[in-house]
Amino acid sequence: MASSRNLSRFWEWGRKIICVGRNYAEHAKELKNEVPTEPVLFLKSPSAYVREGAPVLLPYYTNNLHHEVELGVVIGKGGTNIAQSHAMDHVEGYALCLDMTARDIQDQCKKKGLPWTLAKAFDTSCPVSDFISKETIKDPHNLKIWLKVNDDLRQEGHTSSMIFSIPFLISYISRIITLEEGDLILTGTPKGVAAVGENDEMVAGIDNIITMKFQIKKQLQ
Ligand SMILES: CC(=O)CC(=O)C(=O)O
Ligand SMILES: [Mg+2]
Repeated sequence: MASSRNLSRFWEWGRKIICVGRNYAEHAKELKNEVPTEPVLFLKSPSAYVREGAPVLLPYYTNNLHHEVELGVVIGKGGTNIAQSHAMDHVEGYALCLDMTARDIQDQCKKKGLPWTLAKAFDTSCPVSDFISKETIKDPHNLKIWLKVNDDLRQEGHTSSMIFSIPFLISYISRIITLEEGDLILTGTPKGVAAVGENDEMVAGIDNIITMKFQIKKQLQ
């Protein structure tokens, strides 16, 4: 059945943001994490979405806010127990995304065995580009993604380096969490994550497809 809402504005649906961590070996190594043998999953709240023109907030409780540029996959058709062979039928399109991370808080949570919610799921922790149709990206595992801060290139990676492919992730996630129309999957970040401060400007892109720009502003208490 055709949907009455437009998925090209998926951020307005208020659906789940499911994030995959450590999906690039070089990034796992730079943070001294083991390269995973199974996907590492966590969630962001729908209030994490922020669009160009609005600021990315620096939470009052962190001294080390990191950028993580990632390819996002927009789910068009929901499902449970999706087979890898049918997984791409559930994809409506893509978006360039940032997984903003309060790294100092994440490190504290890891040490204490606590969940990463404060580090990963705060308001504006998921800046997203315009929707990119499935037709525009013929092969999501053949994209160069990058991020600059104040014109300085910080991250440059290739989606062919993902440890777990998009069909594998969709299948794996759907066996744990039912996927719904409008959900977004963040597929992990390549190496080069680093800190941003107040008024810094982040520009990110997928080569030959899209760019986006966000500025950091301090959260008012
Ligand atoms: C260690 C992390 O923060 C994992 C993560 O989000 C990633 O993209 O990798
Ligand atoms: Mg990430």
